[in-house]
Amino acid sequence: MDREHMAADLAKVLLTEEQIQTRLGELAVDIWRDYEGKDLLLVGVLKGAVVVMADLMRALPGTAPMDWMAVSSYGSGTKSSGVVRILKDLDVDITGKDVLIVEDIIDSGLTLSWIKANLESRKPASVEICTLLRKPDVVKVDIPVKYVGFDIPNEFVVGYGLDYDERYRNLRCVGTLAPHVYE
Ligand SMILES: O=P(O)(O)OC[C@H]1O[C@H](OP(=O)(O)OP(=O)(O)O)[C@H](O)[C@@H]1O
Ligand SMILES: Nc1nc2[nH]cnc2c(=O)[nH]1
Repeated sequence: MDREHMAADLAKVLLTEEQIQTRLGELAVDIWRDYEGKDLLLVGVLKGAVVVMADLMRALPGTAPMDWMAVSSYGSGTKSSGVVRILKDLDVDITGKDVLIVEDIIDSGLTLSWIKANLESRKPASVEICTLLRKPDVVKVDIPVKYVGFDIPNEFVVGYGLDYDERYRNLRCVGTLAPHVYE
């Protein structure tokens, strides 16, 4: 699918590339200040967080290591299954480290509350969460999120790492899909 068709599949742009980059710059400064003197490790959750990780880490005023986890929490559609399985674990031992989980979106919160508990069991110094997007349903699970880019309405969104059936991840904005895409 070419770019023209991809753009035509969007019903609405919720966040522009510029809005996202500006907000990530602010978060990066906050994170750098809060983790001064700490042993910060950025942990990305594949695959959606690839784009936010790439931009967030480059916006940091300094350098920090990163690692990745892959879990399965969704099928190819738009609904959470609630079942989380580790597909790829971290490469490094996080004992004593200050872990910052980097995510693209928190929707039901099921994925992240599971990952956070799993990482906490490995005796890190701390585990916090940074997400670009947060949806309102997350209030149903008690999961404190230290860094939030944007609170968005309860709609299925794509772009900036987020997919529908593995497509649209490379859109630079975040938007909703037009009804014809689902037909
Ligand atoms: O808060 P929740 O309702 O649990 O949803 C959030 C999760 O869903 C998305 O991942 P997805 O399973 O779509 O995988 P992907 O990152 O590979 O696209 C997103 O990246 C989060 O990990
Ligand atoms: N692509 C995409 N994945 C999600 N996972 C949880 N919520 C969403 C969403 O709105 N869009």
